[in-house]
Amino acid sequence: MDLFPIFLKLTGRRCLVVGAGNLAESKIESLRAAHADVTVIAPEARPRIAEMAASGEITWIQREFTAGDVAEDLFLVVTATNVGAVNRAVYLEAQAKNIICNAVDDPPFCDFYFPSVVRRGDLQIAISTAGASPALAQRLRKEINAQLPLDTGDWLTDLGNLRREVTQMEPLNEERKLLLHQLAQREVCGYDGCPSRVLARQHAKTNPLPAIEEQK
Ligand SMILES: C[C@@]1(CC(=O)O)C2=NC(=C\c3[nH]c(c(CCC(=O)O)c3CC(=O)O)Cc3[nH]c(c(CC(=O)O)c3CCC(=O)O)/C=C3\N/C(=C\2)[C@@H](CCC(=O)O)[C@]3(C)CC(=O)O)/[C@H]1CCC(=O)O
Ligand SMILES: NC(=O)c1ccc[n+]([C@@H]2O[C@H](COP(=O)([O-])OP(=O)(O)OC[C@H]3O[C@@H](n4cnc5c(N)ncnc54)[C@H](O)[C@@H]3O)[C@@H](O)[C@H]2O)c1
Repeated sequence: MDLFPIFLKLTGRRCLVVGAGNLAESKIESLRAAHADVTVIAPEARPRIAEMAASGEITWIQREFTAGDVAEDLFLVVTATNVGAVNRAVYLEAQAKNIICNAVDDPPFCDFYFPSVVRRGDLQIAISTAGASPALAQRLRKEINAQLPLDTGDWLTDLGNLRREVTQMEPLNEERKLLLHQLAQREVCGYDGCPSRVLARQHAKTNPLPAIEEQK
């Protein structure tokens, strides 16, 4: 199956989760990690979900799903009840409104699948087997997780800052591209004398941005 891989910006987007059990909890956590505006509809909720609702982090409408609950202004829907017929009804309503929907563990009723994810700060490695073997996706996540240093996220933050410095100081040319590839292979550390920073600054001196006048 040819799936399209994508990283979505969900900040402030309205997302609906139907059901508030085990599986819904992990979906809500991942939607909240991306700062989505989450509403949950379910008669009963796991303690963590009830807690998030009590603190105002999400909205919980405590009742069963009813036709018409998939509002037009939703961006994305996840349905994770323990009743297949309900999940399918939610999916069909979302489909009729052109809103993408995932009925957990029910591939024909999914417009997208959840990947297995290894995360270090802004670095995310998402793994998909297109439903062929979620267990394999999980195993690969564990293997990659065990190999990827825990401080990779901090290193990436430094590297991102350094890249911003370089791109602000130097014009876009082959030399700059080479330098950025070189920096991506080295550890960047916080202190000013860090070899990667020294390299970037030396490079900037020999490849200055043209004066503002010249850029016009
Ligand atoms: C990646 C992950 C993300 C997540 O769920 O957030 C995820 N499933 C995970 C675990 C997992 N799920 C299942 C097992 C038991 C072992 C096994 O069956 O292999 C395990 C492992 C375990 O938990 O032990 C059972 C299962 N899953 C699906 C079916 C239905 C079917 O196959 O027909 C059944 C049978 C249900 C039944 O028998 O009743 C379907 C889907 N599961 C997906 C995602 C989508 C495809 C992802 C892909 O293939 O890349 C897809 C298509 C739709 C979706 O739900 O999005 C998460 C790993 C998180 C992590 O640990 O990193
Ligand atoms: N948990 C697992 O490991 C697992 C594995 C494979 C498949 N599944 C399947 O995934 C589904 C969800 O699993 P779970 O463990 O999260 O279930 P769960 O029993 O923990 O939670 C079900 C949730 O659905 C809500 N619900 C029930 N009817 C509803 C309705 N009409 N409208 C709105 N909400 C409703 C319940 O209040 C509850 O919050 C089930 O179909 C289950 O068989 C679960």
